[in-house]
Amino acid sequence: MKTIKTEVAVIGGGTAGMTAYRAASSGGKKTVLIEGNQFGTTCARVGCMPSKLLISAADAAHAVREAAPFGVQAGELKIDGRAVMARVRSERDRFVGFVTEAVDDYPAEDKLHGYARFLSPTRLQVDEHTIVETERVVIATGSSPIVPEEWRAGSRVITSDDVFYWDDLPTSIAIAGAGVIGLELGQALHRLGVRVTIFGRGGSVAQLGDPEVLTVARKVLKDELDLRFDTKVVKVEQHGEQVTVTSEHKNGESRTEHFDFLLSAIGRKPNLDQLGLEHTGLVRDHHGVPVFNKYTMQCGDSAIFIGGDADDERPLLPEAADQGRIAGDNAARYPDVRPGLRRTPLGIAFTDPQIATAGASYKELCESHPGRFAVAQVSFENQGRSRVMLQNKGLLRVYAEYRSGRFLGAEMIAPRGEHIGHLLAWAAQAGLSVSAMLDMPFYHPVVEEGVRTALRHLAHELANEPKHDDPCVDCTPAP
Ligand SMILES: Cc1cc2nc3c(=O)[nH]c(=O)nc-3n(C[C@H](O)[C@H](O)[C@H](O)COP(=O)(O)OP(=O)(O)OC[C@H]3O[C@@H](n4cnc5c(N)ncnc54)[C@H](O)[C@@H]3O)c2cc1C
Ligand SMILES: NC(=O)c1ccc[n+]([C@@H]2O[C@H](COP(=O)([O-])OP(=O)(O)OC[C@H]3O[C@@H](n4cnc5c(N)ncnc54)[C@H](O)[C@@H]3O)[C@@H](O)[C@H]2O)c1
Repeated sequence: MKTIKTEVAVIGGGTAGMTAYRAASSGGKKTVLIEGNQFGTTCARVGCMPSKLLISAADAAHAVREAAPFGVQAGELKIDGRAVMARVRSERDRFVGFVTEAVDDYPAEDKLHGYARFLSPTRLQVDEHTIVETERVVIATGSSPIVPEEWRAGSRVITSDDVFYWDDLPTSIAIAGAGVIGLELGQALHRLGVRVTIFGRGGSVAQLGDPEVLTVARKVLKDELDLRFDTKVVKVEQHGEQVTVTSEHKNGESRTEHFDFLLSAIGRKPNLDQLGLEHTGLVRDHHGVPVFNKYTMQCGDSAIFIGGDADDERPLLPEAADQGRIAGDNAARYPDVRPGLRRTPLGIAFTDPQIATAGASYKELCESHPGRFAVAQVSFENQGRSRVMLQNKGLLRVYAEYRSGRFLGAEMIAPRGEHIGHLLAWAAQAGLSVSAMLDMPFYHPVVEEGVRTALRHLAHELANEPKHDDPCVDCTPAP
């Protein structure tokens, strides 16, 4: 076994690990980046990019199918599954290539291949070949899809990782989980002609928490998809080239159906199990994640930092990049750690209509501002531009604080939700009041006019604050 010495060791060479490596190196510290698998990142290889490539193919098919009401006859729709997957894989490989080129530029002595685990807070073992003695560590090990043990019935039970290595589209697929992955992939595959059934254990839809938006989202998605809420997958068996899925609705009704695949999309868990965290002395939460400061990414007051999906705070690409940068920067500065820039939360599910959340969520506000925030909404059913495009489905709900009039957040299922989400997240981060937002320009005819309608209603609601006897601890202090 070889022993090497370094000042900072970064475990995991994905997005968070790469930004941590660059920040720690720029901070003047000798840094080693340890990767157990391939470089290229989850986002580029089996995450954000290939999923959006598949969705873009589905959008093209959908546009052809939906052309007739505009007076456009597109002829018989043919989907060449092999061509769809060939483009997904080749464009994906291009994105992965950009990442690996960046890693190729890192000095060879800064990279170590193998799985790292802690022997002590400052000693790591990498596979069976190297001991790394280090002053500081960044944990950036990412996350993995969850597949319950009882579903592991053979090669026909898959995760999102497998989808992006297909050569052709299957005929049918069952998807467990109506989260972001289940809905993005489920709708895309449905639009590409695959028979898709999505099982939602309860009634949740992607990252939504606002009950009104949830109701509309459930209806809009159910109108298009075979999406079964309150239905659990209770038995999974592989028979030859097919998987047999038995599901049970909460009313007790049970069904057994056959599919080419069952995709487990019931969430992801941080890759921490095999890391030897028990040798670090770190305090961990009930999910086993080290307790960390979300502004410094420091675990307790130790020289160990964490970032990206590994910390399970906001498992999204822009957050992994930010958290990795802060973790690497502070690993270099340790013990003089400083808070880094954490941005206003923004989440976008690339369904159609898109599902977006910006700023504080409805559930968070019910906790932090009970009775202290006003709510208003707009439906996109009769919104001018949305109707012009025949995309007039969805609901936007906006939240603002009584007294200060500060805009707090929004949840939506909406046409062009990715853009509305950005606009509203920027307003929340800038601390704009609703009246300041209404002073901004709105063009015509645009979906943002729907946002203006919601904000006008919100301004009206703000003027009708209910009476309170007790002070609001988390509200903006009066000027
Ligand atoms: C299907 C899908 C679609 C997605 N779409 C989006 C999207 O549209 N927008 C968005 O913002 N986010 C999206 N995400 C989420 C996003 O991809 C992740 O949040 C992000 O990639 C996490 O980056 P990371 O650096 O934490 O992890 P990763 O990129 O997974 O890096 C972790 C690395 O650590 C390595 N590793 C693990 N354990 C060890 C060890 N012990 N020793 C050494 N190396 C180790 C792994 O091999 C891996 O390379 C999507 C995710 C999925 C799965
Ligand atoms: N557009 C994006 O930004 C994007 C896209 C894909 C993935 N991601 C990231 O990847 C993460 C993981 O995605 P995901 O969709 O796997 O997880 P998720 O947490 O978004 O959704 C999982 C869903 O599965 C349900 N579930 C849990 N156990 C179940 C069971 N036994 N049977 C049926 N349903 C069950 C949960 O209630 C939840 O609704 C997301 O949280 C997100 O951070 C982001």
